Amino acid sequence: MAQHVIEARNLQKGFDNNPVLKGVNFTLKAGEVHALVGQNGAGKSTLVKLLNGYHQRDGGTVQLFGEPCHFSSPREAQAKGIAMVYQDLSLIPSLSIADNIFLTQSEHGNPLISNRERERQAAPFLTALGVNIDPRQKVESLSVGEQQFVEIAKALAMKAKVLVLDEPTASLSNNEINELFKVVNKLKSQGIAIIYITHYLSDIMRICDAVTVLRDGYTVLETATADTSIDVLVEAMLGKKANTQLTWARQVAPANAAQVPLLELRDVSTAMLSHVSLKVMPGQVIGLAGLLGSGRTEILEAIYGLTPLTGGEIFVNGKPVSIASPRSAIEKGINMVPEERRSQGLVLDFSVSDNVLMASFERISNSLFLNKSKGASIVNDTIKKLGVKTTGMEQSVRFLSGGNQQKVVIGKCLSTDAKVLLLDDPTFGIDINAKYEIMKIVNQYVAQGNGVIFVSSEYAEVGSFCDVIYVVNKGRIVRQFSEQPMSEEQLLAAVQ
Ligand SMILES: Nc1ncnc2c1ncn2[C@@H]1O[C@H](COP(=O)(O)OP(=O)(O)OP(=O)(O)O)[C@@H](O)[C@H]1O
Repeated sequence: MAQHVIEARNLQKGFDNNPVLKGVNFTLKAGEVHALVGQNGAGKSTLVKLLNGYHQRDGGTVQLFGEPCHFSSPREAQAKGIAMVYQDLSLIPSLSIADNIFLTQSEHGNPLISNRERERQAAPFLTALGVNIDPRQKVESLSVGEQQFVEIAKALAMKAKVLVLDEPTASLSNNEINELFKVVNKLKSQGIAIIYITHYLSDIMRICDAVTVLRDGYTVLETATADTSIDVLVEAMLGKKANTQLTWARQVAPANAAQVPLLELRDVSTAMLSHVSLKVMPGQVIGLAGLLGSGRTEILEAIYGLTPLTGGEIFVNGKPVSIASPRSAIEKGINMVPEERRSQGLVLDFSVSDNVLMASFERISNSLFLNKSKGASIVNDTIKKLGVKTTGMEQSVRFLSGGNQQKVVIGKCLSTDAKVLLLDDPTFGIDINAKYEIMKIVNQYVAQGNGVIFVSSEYAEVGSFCDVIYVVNKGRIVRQFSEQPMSEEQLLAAVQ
């Protein structure tokens, strides 16, 4: 039998007496791309953090190339060839690619080498990935996708035999995703094994050889991708048959010209935007479609008072308004779920409860006193409706899994009295079940006469879910569609 790269048996790990992994098995073979899936909070990150020495296991065994192993730090694991490519990239933007590739190695006492020599030595690692970037370039001039390639090259320079890619396609354009998949195939052909964490099940069918599904602390399915299907994976993740639709056709809300728009932009310009006009009518979900960097997020930021207008006007309920800050936007009934949820949407050291209630303080405060039971019922409702996996409403959000943090940000916005919600990629990093719940809640929200502007990098979502879609390109609105639904292919063609 071929020797396995990693063979983990009956792994256990808990935090503060709260078991997360109760009996997890995981086998990784050489040259294999192995997907790790499970609902938000299932323990995917915890498992890889046990394998790379970031956390210490409470029980179970791990063998690396047939040898029992126990790493007490990521550095130790790295020395044995296990490298993580994190979602939050760990490169130093002001340094060159070559400097970044060898950064951790010089810390290990390698003889100092000249810049030119370092650039010469870096080049083959980039070439091995088949990417055409100059090692002299500064990392800050690279796209997110290119930065990820530098992270991978850095791991190769450290002689990685196992790479962990955590949500690698998040924030990548379609072209970059294709490039990434080519790189993954190259790595595979060089015998490198890859652990691939993602919520995009169709990516798994496309790029992974095997899948392990975690649920309730256990491995519930280990299979070759060729022997399974998306439906089977979803059922294993949820423990039940579920609605696995990837589109959300809704009842179209016909625009009623007699109604006053909840929000209107007329000829709005900023440093990044040029003459943007759009309307949000009561009951409507407005979609913004465009390639990465097209200006979709900038439109939301201009509305939310994060960037000053250099021209044009914003109207709320038909009246011109000036929105100079998020606070002023919230006062006018506009709230936003930002794309960068950890840094912009949450106070990490505050509890789930404080984070959810932060934006609705006035609604639940009764003169000088906070109405505690009203607050608790809003928080409980949010936890239940969105399925936030937490030990309780007092748990600090820092210790929630990435997807559950996102749910708290969404819960916080939905619990306010906002009439218009700006949702910037709200379903990114969210498991398929929670996605469905979020779409349902947004539906209910607009059915009450509210409005939503929705940005998503998944064209199938925008195409099927929105009443009106504006296509954004280079900071301008270039097209508008009101026929519903639009297919992913139609929308993709429109944004090019
Ligand atoms: N340092 C910690 N302290 C306390 N609890 C933690 C800690 N790290 C993780 N947890 C808990 O362990 C559980 C699993 O989290 P983990 O991040 O491994 O999930 P995940 O499957 O990666 O989720 P996601 O898909 O949302 O990224 C969560 O309930 C989380 O709150």
